[in-house]
Amino acid sequence: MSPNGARPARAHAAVDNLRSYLLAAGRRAPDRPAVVQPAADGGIETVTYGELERRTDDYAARLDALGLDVGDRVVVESDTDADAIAALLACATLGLPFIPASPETPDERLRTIMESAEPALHLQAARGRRTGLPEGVGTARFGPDGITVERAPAPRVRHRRAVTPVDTAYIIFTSGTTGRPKGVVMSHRGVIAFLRGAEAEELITADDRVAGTSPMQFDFALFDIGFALSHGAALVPVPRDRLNWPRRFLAYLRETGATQVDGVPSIWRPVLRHESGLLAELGETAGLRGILFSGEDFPLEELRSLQALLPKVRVTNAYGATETMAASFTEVPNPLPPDTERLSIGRAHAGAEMTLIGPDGEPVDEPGAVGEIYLRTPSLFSGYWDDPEATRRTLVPDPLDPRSGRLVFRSGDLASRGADGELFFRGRADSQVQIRGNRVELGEVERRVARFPGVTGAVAMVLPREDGDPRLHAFVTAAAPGPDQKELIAFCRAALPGYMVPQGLHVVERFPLTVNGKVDRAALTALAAS
Ligand SMILES: Nc1ncnc2c1ncn2[C@@H]1O[C@H](COS(=O)(=O)NC(=O)C[C@H](N)c2cccc(Br)c2)[C@@H](O)[C@H]1O
Repeated sequence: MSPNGARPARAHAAVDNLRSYLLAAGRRAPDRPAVVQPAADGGIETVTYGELERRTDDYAARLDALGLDVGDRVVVESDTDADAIAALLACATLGLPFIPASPETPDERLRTIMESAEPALHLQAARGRRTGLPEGVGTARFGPDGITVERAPAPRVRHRRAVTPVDTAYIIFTSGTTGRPKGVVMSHRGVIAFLRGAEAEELITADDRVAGTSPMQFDFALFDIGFALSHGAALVPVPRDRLNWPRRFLAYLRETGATQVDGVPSIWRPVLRHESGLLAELGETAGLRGILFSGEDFPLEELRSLQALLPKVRVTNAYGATETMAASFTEVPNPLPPDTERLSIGRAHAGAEMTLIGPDGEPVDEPGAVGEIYLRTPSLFSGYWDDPEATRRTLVPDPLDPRSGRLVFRSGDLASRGADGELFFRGRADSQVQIRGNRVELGEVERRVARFPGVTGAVAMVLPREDGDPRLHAFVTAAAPGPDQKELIAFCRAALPGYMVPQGLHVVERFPLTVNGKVDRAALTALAAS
């Protein structure tokens, strides 16, 4: 028994707790599939909602015996599968904020995160390979036959009894533009508020099978888990060794009966380049119904190719930041009108609202005018872990109602409004760059460069120089033999103002990606300097 003699009450089923919310749909139908995943024998296995709940309770009982207190952090390091989900839900049951990590997380980065978050326990899959964990942290492994503790966490006093909706469900450490990773602290109430908003969009039903392709340290993976389970649908986590080979990726989608595929735009690049025929076939003969993407703009040329191959598949543009999980779901017209310059990010999901605010702090309402997105939503994060300064800069008084005490999320994203009020993403506020005193919208440069014959992708960046003005660089991927640089520059000059014509041009085999699958602009900067 813990020193104060009382065990913490488990999360009360009647109030918002991530565990009870995500298992509720399955309660009514415990034999329905919750997770579809590779089986040990190389086939495919299905874990039902009933089995998932039993595994969750088994893990929760083992974790509870360690005497941790509500609020003590647990790093959960794994690829996404039924056991990993049970580990996350076990933490939620006991009010232990989980910090998701994936085997790809570099040692140094995990160490930085653990120094900041000071978790009580590092919990990894039975076959996880992480070693050399810091001394003061307990270590354990989860698997089909429960949790085995290698090093018990230090004993502590349990001050708390109940787990409340405002307690922390998870902390996601994002790389952030500066070096120090920021811990986005998300409450049970915040996540559930967002998932309720997503449900109101009626994107999927309980009969869907949602393929998730993001690593666990990306909240997109947590969204996929929450999105599928809150609908009583099945989650189909795509293992990395299937995702990285187009032919195996498509075969896995067919084999598992995936009806929906979620992921960042880059997951489709290799498929479009090498297996477009198989992809068309999947759209025709398998049950694929929807694609949802998030994380960054989907390059328009690639999106058009994807839509041409999958004319019957609905494409949803999901926009938003980890600090509010997301903000909007917008169906992309199929086909995309030929004169489309930017993708709409629509309106905020039910229960939230995006307002555009100008540099003067005043609302920007006229169509076409650019402003910064401020988001009013119940799914606000609690703040950045141990960083009240950064929190104050991001959770700000509502500019439309500053005396109300209500806080809104300052997104750092720019957008403009269309004729009937829908928003169009216009890039990051901090990446609005000046070239010779003129504001350059990098997306506009990228769209022009990507239209040059043979160019298959373009990324534009302004790079500082020691001795002189910053320069505009364009990085392109192209079908062999690659574009004639002088012709490409002339092609840009014919349509863009002089200051938006790239001054540096770099042809790359493929774009470097971050661990979350976004274009790694820092890596491109290094490449330009080399
Ligand atoms: N659809 C877009 N078009 C364009 N630019 C986008 C889009 N979605 C983001 N971004 C950019 O990425 C930033 C945010 O990055 S983030 O915090 O890592 N979060 C993410 O990427 C993913 C996001 N949490 C998420 C996770 C799960 C489900 C959904 Br639904 C959304 C935004 O501020 C935007 O700048």
